[in-house]
Amino acid sequence: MSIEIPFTKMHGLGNCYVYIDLVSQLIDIPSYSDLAVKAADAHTGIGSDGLILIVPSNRADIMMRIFNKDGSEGKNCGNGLRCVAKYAYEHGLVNRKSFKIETLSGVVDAEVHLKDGQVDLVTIDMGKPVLDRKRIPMKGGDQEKVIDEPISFNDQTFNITAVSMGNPHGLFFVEKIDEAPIHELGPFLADHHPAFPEGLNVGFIEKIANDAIEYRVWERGSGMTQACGTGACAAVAASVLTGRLSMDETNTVHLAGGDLYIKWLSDSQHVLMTGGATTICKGIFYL
Ligand SMILES: N[C@H](CCC[C@H](N)C(=O)O)C(=O)O
Repeated sequence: MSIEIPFTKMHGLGNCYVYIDLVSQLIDIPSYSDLAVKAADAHTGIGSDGLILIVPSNRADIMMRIFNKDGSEGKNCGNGLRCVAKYAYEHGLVNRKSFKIETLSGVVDAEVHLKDGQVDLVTIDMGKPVLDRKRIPMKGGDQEKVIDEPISFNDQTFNITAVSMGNPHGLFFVEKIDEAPIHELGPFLADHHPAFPEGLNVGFIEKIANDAIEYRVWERGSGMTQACGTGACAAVAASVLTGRLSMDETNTVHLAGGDLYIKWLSDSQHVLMTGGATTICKGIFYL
């Protein structure tokens, strides 16, 4: 007997997930990890970068749990948070335009911006970037922070800057984003590299203006995606740390799927992310 699971498919700049509302409905799902793998399959499932659950929270208005395409659970998801905020407001899970969402890496503040009564853009206060090597986590090396640190791959040396937004990101600066070695370094570092015991989201950055970068990503657990919200925040932090962008500026991050607007505040050290969230479809998944 299959289990009927109502779902909503949503995307943030093309980074799409299957969303299941477990606040409004109780569904006994044997394994969230298995469901993520099944639902993400483009041929036998719905097709997505993974699964996001909206669940009750006793620390915030609601909680977001995110599972990658391979079934691994992530600790944060920027594009997911914007879509969860849109869903929660439009489905009456919250009754205010500003509210709090719990994630496995902490509680964030969300604010929805309306256009014609619908949620158009969403701003998330993503909190403080973590730069301490041990909390990325990254093994090896003796400097507290990982900034432009050489890492070897196939007799070549690349300089990595590591930032956690509650989930681990390794950033590489390139001259031309279209020539970034994403299909080489991505799989090499993302899921099983000994220096990164919790894996790594691998991002590439090309500076295009004093307030704008191009950014592409190979995600831990999902591979190439159209966009990565936590990655875009990490990319701005890495760009500020290496003198390419400035704090307190609204920086535009151009991703394959669209643009995010990201500001790293010097007073609170928090990173604010603003961008779109889109509902694609609703349906019933038979597990
Ligand atoms: N693959 C990530 C989770 C999804 C992050 C991304 N889709 C975003 O929008 O931040 C991880 O395992 O840390």
